[in-house]
Amino acid sequence: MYVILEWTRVDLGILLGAQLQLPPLQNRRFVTLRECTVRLIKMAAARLVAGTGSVKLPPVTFVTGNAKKLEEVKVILGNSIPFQSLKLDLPELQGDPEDIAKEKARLAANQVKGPVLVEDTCLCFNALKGLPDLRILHHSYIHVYALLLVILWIHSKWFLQKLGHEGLNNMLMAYEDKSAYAMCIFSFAIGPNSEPITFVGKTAGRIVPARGPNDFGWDPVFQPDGYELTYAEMPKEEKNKISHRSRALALVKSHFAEAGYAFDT
Ligand SMILES: O=c1[nH]c(=O)c2ncn([C@@H]3O[C@H](COP(=O)(O)OP(=O)(O)OP(=O)(O)O)[C@@H](O)[C@H]3O)c2[nH]1
Ligand SMILES: [Mg+2]
Repeated sequence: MYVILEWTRVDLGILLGAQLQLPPLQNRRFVTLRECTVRLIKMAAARLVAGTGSVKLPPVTFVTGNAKKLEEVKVILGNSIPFQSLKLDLPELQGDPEDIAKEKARLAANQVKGPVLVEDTCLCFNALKGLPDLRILHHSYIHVYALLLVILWIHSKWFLQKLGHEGLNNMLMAYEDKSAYAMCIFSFAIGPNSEPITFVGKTAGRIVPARGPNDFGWDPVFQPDGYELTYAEMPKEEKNKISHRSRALALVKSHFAEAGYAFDT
Protein backbone atom coordinates (compact mmCIF):
# COMPACT_ATOMS: atom_id res chain seq x y z
CA MET A 1 0.00 0.00 0.00
CA TYR A 2 2.94 2.26 0.82
CA VAL A 3 4.15 1.82 -2.74
CA ILE A 4 0.83 2.80 -4.20
CA LEU A 5 0.54 5.91 -2.11
CA GLU A 6 4.04 7.04 -2.84
CA TRP A 7 3.91 6.15 -6.53
CA THR A 8 2.15 9.39 -7.26
CA ARG A 9 5.28 11.23 -6.17
CA VAL A 10 7.28 11.01 -9.33
CA ASP A 11 10.78 10.95 -7.78
CA LEU A 12 10.06 8.13 -5.37
CA GLY A 13 7.85 6.47 -7.94
CA ILE A 14 10.70 6.26 -10.43
CA LEU A 15 12.97 4.85 -7.74
CA LEU A 16 10.50 2.19 -6.71
CA GLY A 17 9.60 1.54 -10.31
CA ALA A 18 13.23 0.81 -11.11
CA GLN A 19 13.52 -1.48 -8.12
CA LEU A 20 10.37 -3.38 -8.93
CA GLN A 21 10.88 -3.25 -12.71
CA LEU A 22 7.43 -1.71 -13.05
CA PRO A 23 6.32 -0.36 -16.38
CA PRO A 24 7.48 3.24 -16.82
CA LEU A 25 5.05 5.92 -15.65
CA GLN A 26 4.79 7.47 -19.11
CA ASN A 27 1.21 8.62 -19.45
CA ARG A 28 -0.07 7.26 -16.20
CA ARG A 29 0.28 8.43 -12.67
CA PHE A 30 -0.77 5.25 -10.95
CA VAL A 31 0.34 1.71 -10.88
CA THR A 32 -2.06 -0.91 -9.64
CA LEU A 33 -1.69 -2.76 -6.40
CA ARG A 34 -1.87 -5.97 -8.42
CA GLU A 35 1.12 -4.98 -10.54
CA CYS A 36 3.17 -4.22 -7.43
CA THR A 37 2.12 -7.39 -5.67
CA VAL A 38 2.79 -9.62 -8.67
CA ARG A 39 6.24 -8.07 -9.10
CA LEU A 40 7.08 -8.40 -5.42
CA ILE A 41 6.00 -12.04 -5.33
CA LYS A 42 7.92 -12.83 -8.52
CA MET A 43 11.04 -11.12 -7.15
CA ALA A 44 10.79 -12.99 -3.88
CA ALA A 45 10.18 -16.31 -5.64
CA ALA A 46 13.02 -15.78 -8.09
CA ARG A 47 15.37 -14.87 -5.26
CA LEU A 48 14.30 -17.91 -3.31
CA VAL A 49 14.92 -20.18 -6.30
CA ALA A 50 18.22 -18.51 -7.06
CA GLY A 51 19.21 -18.50 -3.43
CA THR A 52 20.65 -15.06 -4.02
CA GLY A 53 21.70 -12.70 -1.35
CA SER A 54 24.12 -15.38 -0.19
CA VAL A 55 25.42 -16.96 -3.41
CA LYS A 56 27.74 -15.23 -5.82
CA LEU A 57 27.77 -16.58 -9.33
CA PRO A 58 30.54 -16.54 -11.89
CA PRO A 59 29.54 -14.75 -15.11
CA VAL A 60 26.97 -16.63 -17.18
CA THR A 61 28.37 -18.58 -20.12
CA PHE A 62 26.32 -18.29 -23.30
CA VAL A 63 26.98 -21.55 -25.11
CA THR A 64 26.45 -21.65 -28.86
CA GLY A 65 28.19 -22.83 -31.97
CA ASN A 66 26.46 -20.13 -34.02
CA ALA A 67 28.42 -16.91 -34.51
CA LYS A 68 25.43 -14.97 -35.88
CA LYS A 69 23.33 -15.78 -32.82
CA LEU A 70 26.18 -14.65 -30.62
CA GLU A 71 26.48 -11.36 -32.54
CA GLU A 72 22.81 -10.59 -31.92
CA VAL A 73 22.84 -11.71 -28.29
CA LYS A 74 25.84 -9.47 -27.56
CA VAL A 75 24.07 -6.43 -28.97
CA ILE A 76 20.72 -7.16 -27.33
CA LEU A 77 22.09 -7.97 -23.89
CA GLY A 78 24.68 -5.20 -23.86
CA ASN A 79 25.88 -4.87 -20.29
CA SER A 80 22.61 -5.98 -18.71
CA ILE A 81 23.90 -9.43 -17.73
CA PRO A 82 27.57 -10.25 -17.13
CA PHE A 83 28.28 -13.01 -19.62
CA GLN A 84 30.96 -14.65 -21.68
CA SER A 85 30.53 -16.94 -24.65
CA LEU A 86 31.72 -20.43 -25.37
CA LYS A 87 31.62 -22.08 -28.75
CA LEU A 88 30.44 -25.63 -28.28
CA ASP A 89 28.62 -27.72 -30.83
CA LEU A 90 25.81 -29.08 -28.72
CA PRO A 91 23.91 -32.05 -30.17
CA GLU A 92 20.96 -31.23 -32.42
CA LEU A 93 18.24 -32.69 -30.25
CA GLN A 94 14.68 -33.35 -31.37
CA GLY A 95 11.34 -33.10 -29.62
CA ASP A 96 9.37 -30.40 -27.84
CA PRO A 97 11.23 -27.07 -28.27
CA GLU A 98 11.19 -26.22 -24.56
CA ASP A 99 12.48 -29.67 -23.68
CA ILE A 100 15.22 -29.31 -26.29
CA ALA A 101 16.30 -25.97 -24.84
CA LYS A 102 16.32 -27.35 -21.30
CA GLU A 103 18.32 -30.39 -22.32
CA LYS A 104 20.80 -28.14 -24.14
CA ALA A 105 21.17 -26.14 -20.92
CA ARG A 106 21.75 -29.32 -18.88
CA LEU A 107 24.40 -30.54 -21.32
CA ALA A 108 26.08 -27.13 -21.39
CA ALA A 109 26.02 -26.74 -17.59
CA ASN A 110 27.61 -30.16 -17.19
CA GLN A 111 30.47 -29.10 -19.41
CA VAL A 112 30.86 -25.56 -18.10
CA LYS A 113 30.20 -26.47 -14.46
CA GLY A 114 28.64 -23.10 -13.87
CA PRO A 115 25.71 -20.91 -14.93
CA VAL A 116 24.86 -21.25 -18.60
CA LEU A 117 22.50 -19.72 -21.09
CA VAL A 118 21.65 -21.52 -24.33
CA GLU A 119 19.06 -20.96 -27.00
CA ASP A 120 17.15 -22.96 -29.52
CA THR A 121 15.44 -21.38 -32.49
CA CYS A 122 12.84 -22.64 -34.91
CA LEU A 123 10.65 -21.44 -37.75
CA CYS A 124 7.06 -22.64 -37.63
CA PHE A 125 4.70 -22.70 -40.61
CA ASN A 126 1.05 -22.18 -39.75
CA ALA A 127 -0.11 -23.97 -42.92
CA LEU A 128 1.57 -27.03 -41.52
CA LYS A 129 -0.49 -26.64 -38.37
CA GLY A 130 2.31 -24.74 -36.66
CA LEU A 131 3.89 -28.08 -36.08
CA PRO A 132 5.66 -27.80 -32.81
CA ASP A 133 9.37 -27.60 -33.36
CA LEU A 134 9.39 -27.08 -37.07
CA ARG A 135 13.04 -26.48 -36.50
CA ILE A 136 14.02 -25.35 -39.92
CA LEU A 137 11.79 -27.65 -41.71
CA HIS A 138 12.96 -30.98 -40.67
CA HIS A 139 9.61 -31.51 -38.99
CA SER A 140 7.63 -30.09 -41.86
CA TYR A 141 9.45 -32.43 -44.15
CA ILE A 142 8.43 -35.18 -41.83
CA HIS A 143 4.88 -33.92 -42.24
CA VAL A 144 5.12 -34.00 -46.00
CA TYR A 145 7.48 -36.90 -46.51
CA ALA A 146 6.97 -39.13 -43.56
CA LEU A 147 9.25 -41.75 -45.05
CA LEU A 148 12.22 -39.46 -44.67
CA LEU A 149 11.66 -39.27 -40.95
CA VAL A 150 14.75 -41.13 -39.90
CA ILE A 151 17.08 -39.33 -42.28
CA LEU A 152 15.75 -35.89 -41.34
CA TRP A 153 15.85 -36.69 -37.68
CA ILE A 154 19.54 -37.22 -37.96
CA HIS A 155 20.40 -34.38 -40.33
CA SER A 156 18.41 -31.37 -39.18
CA LYS A 157 21.06 -28.76 -39.96
CA TRP A 158 22.18 -30.56 -43.06
CA PHE A 159 18.58 -30.54 -44.14
CA LEU A 160 18.30 -26.76 -43.92
CA GLN A 161 21.48 -26.31 -45.87
CA LYS A 162 20.35 -28.72 -48.60
CA LEU A 163 16.82 -27.38 -48.89
CA GLY A 164 17.74 -23.71 -49.28
CA HIS A 165 15.44 -20.68 -49.33
CA GLU A 166 13.67 -21.74 -52.49
CA GLY A 167 12.90 -25.07 -50.91
CA LEU A 168 11.31 -23.31 -47.96
CA ASN A 169 9.02 -21.40 -50.29
CA ASN A 170 8.28 -24.50 -52.35
CA MET A 171 7.15 -26.31 -49.28
CA LEU A 172 4.30 -23.86 -48.95
CA MET A 173 3.46 -23.84 -52.65
CA ALA A 174 0.43 -26.04 -52.12
CA TYR A 175 -0.87 -23.78 -49.37
CA GLU A 176 -2.44 -20.35 -49.54
CA ASP A 177 -1.41 -19.64 -46.00
CA LYS A 178 2.20 -18.46 -46.01
CA SER A 179 2.10 -17.26 -42.43
CA ALA A 180 4.77 -18.41 -40.05
CA TYR A 181 6.39 -17.48 -36.79
CA ALA A 182 9.96 -17.42 -35.59
CA MET A 183 10.40 -18.78 -32.11
CA CYS A 184 13.38 -18.53 -29.84
CA ILE A 185 13.71 -20.33 -26.53
CA PHE A 186 16.46 -19.40 -24.14
CA SER A 187 17.22 -21.72 -21.29
CA PHE A 188 19.18 -20.77 -18.20
CA ALA A 189 20.71 -23.26 -15.78
CA ILE A 190 22.45 -21.99 -12.69
CA GLY A 191 24.74 -25.02 -12.62
CA PRO A 192 25.04 -28.72 -13.47
CA ASN A 193 22.53 -29.88 -10.89
CA SER A 194 19.85 -27.24 -11.18
CA GLU A 195 16.63 -27.43 -13.17
CA PRO A 196 16.88 -25.14 -16.23
CA ILE A 197 14.24 -22.49 -16.80
CA THR A 198 13.06 -21.25 -20.19
CA PHE A 199 12.08 -17.96 -21.82
CA VAL A 200 10.12 -17.97 -25.07
CA GLY A 201 9.99 -15.19 -27.67
CA LYS A 202 7.92 -15.28 -30.84
CA THR A 203 7.60 -13.02 -33.87
CA ALA A 204 4.82 -13.54 -36.38
CA GLY A 205 5.36 -13.07 -40.11
CA ARG A 206 5.23 -14.89 -43.40
CA ILE A 207 7.44 -16.81 -45.77
CA VAL A 208 8.41 -14.88 -48.92
CA PRO A 209 10.88 -15.44 -51.78
CA ALA A 210 14.37 -14.70 -50.50
CA ARG A 211 15.38 -11.03 -50.31
CA GLY A 212 18.42 -9.45 -48.70
CA PRO A 213 21.85 -10.62 -47.60
CA ASN A 214 22.24 -14.33 -47.20
CA ASP A 215 24.38 -14.52 -44.12
CA PHE A 216 22.02 -15.83 -41.46
CA GLY A 217 19.83 -18.90 -41.87
CA TRP A 218 16.29 -18.17 -43.02
CA ASP A 219 16.41 -14.39 -42.41
CA PRO A 220 15.96 -13.68 -46.18
CA VAL A 221 12.65 -15.58 -46.41
CA PHE A 222 11.02 -14.36 -43.20
CA GLN A 223 9.06 -11.10 -43.40
CA PRO A 224 7.70 -10.02 -40.02
CA ASP A 225 4.10 -8.79 -39.86
CA GLY A 226 3.80 -5.03 -40.30
CA TYR A 227 7.02 -4.78 -42.33
CA GLU A 228 7.76 -4.67 -46.04
CA LEU A 229 11.28 -5.91 -45.40
CA THR A 230 12.54 -9.38 -44.59
CA TYR A 231 14.65 -9.88 -41.47
CA ALA A 232 17.68 -9.99 -43.78
CA GLU A 233 16.82 -6.65 -45.45
CA MET A 234 16.25 -4.81 -42.17
CA PRO A 235 18.99 -2.88 -40.48
CA LYS A 236 20.24 -5.07 -37.64
CA GLU A 237 18.94 -2.62 -35.02
CA GLU A 238 15.45 -2.96 -36.47
CA LYS A 239 15.52 -6.76 -36.44
CA ASN A 240 16.85 -6.68 -32.88
CA LYS A 241 13.91 -4.51 -31.78
CA ILE A 242 11.25 -6.95 -32.91
CA SER A 243 12.91 -10.31 -33.27
CA HIS A 244 11.98 -13.58 -31.60
CA ARG A 245 15.45 -13.43 -30.02
CA SER A 246 15.05 -9.97 -28.51
CA ARG A 247 11.60 -10.87 -27.16
CA ALA A 248 12.96 -13.95 -25.44
CA LEU A 249 15.94 -11.98 -24.14
CA ALA A 250 13.65 -9.31 -22.69
CA LEU A 251 12.22 -12.06 -20.47
CA VAL A 252 15.71 -13.28 -19.60
CA LYS A 253 16.66 -9.75 -18.57
CA SER A 254 13.54 -9.38 -16.41
CA HIS A 255 14.29 -12.68 -14.73
CA PHE A 256 17.83 -11.59 -13.90
CA ALA A 257 16.59 -8.26 -12.59
CA GLU A 258 13.97 -9.97 -10.45
CA ALA A 259 16.25 -12.70 -9.15
CA GLY A 260 18.92 -10.16 -8.23
CA TYR A 261 21.78 -12.62 -8.84
CA ALA A 262 25.08 -11.42 -7.50
CA PHE A 263 28.05 -11.96 -9.81
CA ASP A 264 31.76 -12.30 -9.23
CA THR A 265 33.41 -9.68 -11.35
O1 LIG B 1 17.52 -16.71 -40.29
C1 LIG B 1 17.69 -16.99 -39.13
N1 LIG B 1 17.48 -16.04 -38.19
C2 LIG B 1 17.65 -16.23 -36.89
O2 LIG B 1 17.45 -15.33 -36.07
C3 LIG B 1 18.09 -17.54 -36.52
N2 LIG B 1 18.39 -18.12 -35.35
C4 LIG B 1 18.77 -19.37 -35.61
N3 LIG B 1 18.73 -19.61 -36.92
C5 LIG B 1 19.03 -20.85 -37.63
O3 LIG B 1 18.09 -21.83 -37.22
C6 LIG B 1 18.73 -23.08 -36.93
C7 LIG B 1 18.48 -23.26 -35.47
O4 LIG B 1 19.20 -24.28 -34.91
P1 LIG B 1 19.78 -24.12 -33.46
O5 LIG B 1 18.89 -23.29 -32.59
O6 LIG B 1 20.15 -25.47 -32.98
O7 LIG B 1 21.09 -23.22 -33.69
P2 LIG B 1 22.60 -23.62 -34.03
O8 LIG B 1 22.76 -25.10 -34.07
O9 LIG B 1 23.01 -22.87 -35.23
O10 LIG B 1 23.40 -23.03 -32.79
P3 LIG B 1 23.47 -23.60 -31.29
O11 LIG B 1 22.51 -24.73 -31.17
O12 LIG B 1 24.87 -24.05 -31.10
O13 LIG B 1 23.12 -22.43 -30.44
C8 LIG B 1 20.17 -22.88 -37.32
O14 LIG B 1 20.35 -23.33 -38.63
C9 LIG B 1 20.38 -21.38 -37.25
O15 LIG B 1 21.35 -20.88 -38.14
C10 LIG B 1 18.30 -18.51 -37.50
N4 LIG B 1 18.11 -18.23 -38.80
MG1 LIG C 1 22.04 -26.33 -32.57
